[in-house]
Amino acid sequence: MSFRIQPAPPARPNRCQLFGPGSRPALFPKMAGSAADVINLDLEDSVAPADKPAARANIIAAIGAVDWGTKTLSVRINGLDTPFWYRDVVDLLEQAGDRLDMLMIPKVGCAADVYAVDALVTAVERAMGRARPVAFEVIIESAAGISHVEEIAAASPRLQAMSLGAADFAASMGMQTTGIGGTQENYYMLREGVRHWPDPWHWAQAAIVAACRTHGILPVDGPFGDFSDDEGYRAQARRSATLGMVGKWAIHPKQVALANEVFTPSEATVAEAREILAAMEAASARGEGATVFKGRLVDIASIKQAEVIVRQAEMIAVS
Ligand SMILES: CC(=O)SCCNC(=O)CCNC(=O)[C@H](O)C(C)(C)COP(=O)(O)OP(=O)(O)OC[C@H]1O[C@@H](n2cnc3c(N)ncnc32)[C@H](O)[C@@H]1OP(=O)(O)O
Ligand SMILES: O=CC(=O)O
Ligand SMILES: [Mg+2]
Repeated sequence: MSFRIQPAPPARPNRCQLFGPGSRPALFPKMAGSAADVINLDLEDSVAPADKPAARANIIAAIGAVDWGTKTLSVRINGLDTPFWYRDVVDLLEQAGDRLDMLMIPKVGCAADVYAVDALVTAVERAMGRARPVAFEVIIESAAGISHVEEIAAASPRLQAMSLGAADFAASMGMQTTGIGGTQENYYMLREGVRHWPDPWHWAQAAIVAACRTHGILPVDGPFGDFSDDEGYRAQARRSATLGMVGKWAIHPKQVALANEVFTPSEATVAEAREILAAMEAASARGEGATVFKGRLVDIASIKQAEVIVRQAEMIAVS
């Protein structure tokens, strides 16, 4: 228990973050025309080292030239362990204009990584007289990142979102898989000869959600590599949503509709949440803190649970 009020996360939809390599500018207008809430133009791992300068130039040109509508526009810079990241930051902030909403910092391992980028961004913004501070999002995708997840979530007032990057995370943890997210064949429990496949990403997701909720940041599930497997994507996304994540990446346009479907509360879910609020209002008028709704207990905590769903639906409806 704490006397501190849990801060609210940014009130913007983040159901789907659609990625595209900065080296494929022909994709940018298609990304802008998609139904994703967030666009991530990539300078990092989908761009070959030799293509980094050209990708940077493509992205800088497209930020002003493409009509991104009301989408949140983010650029994934290179990691702090590369020679590319400072040039990404300086060129983007000096040349890209105010339409750029966010920088995504990959492979964050500790709060000081975020501090370092913040210091550079702050200096360039001051020099340029940028009116609107650029926001940050980070990827937790290493053993160090998950070990320091809470201090990372508290690292900067610019921080709005945090994603789990299953591919690099698996590599950093030494996990015996080449799959990006989803069920892992060898991660099973055996009971009376029958296999059951638990979720190997669950613990990291839960740690991210807790860190994010403590500090008012949006927790997001990262990539699902097998874009031919819609049901696998849905299953992973539903688990993430149930754990408290607000959205998931799309690494192919066909995943956008799946993410939007899962992370938009259904009409039935919203209707039931409103019924619970009404039942609790009636209970409160009777001077009761707890009552029975459809044969089960609801109490004052149920109001908060129902409000999560109603707020989410209302925020999506006005976006
Ligand atoms: C582990 C990580 O770090 S994940 C994040 C970094 N990775 C990325 O950013 C990868 C993003 N995705 C991609 O680069 C591509 O989608 C790939 C390489 C997976 C597949 O590309 P393609 O072979 O061109 O896909 P495909 O032929 O199925 O494309 C179908 C249509 O969608 C378009 N398309 C493909 N990818 C994207 C995208 N990311 N955004 C928007 N449109 C896209 C294609 O141009 C094509 O359009 P068309 O029908 O008008 O011709
Ligand atoms: O960057 C994302 C990942 O899964 O790695
Ligand atoms: Mg990665």
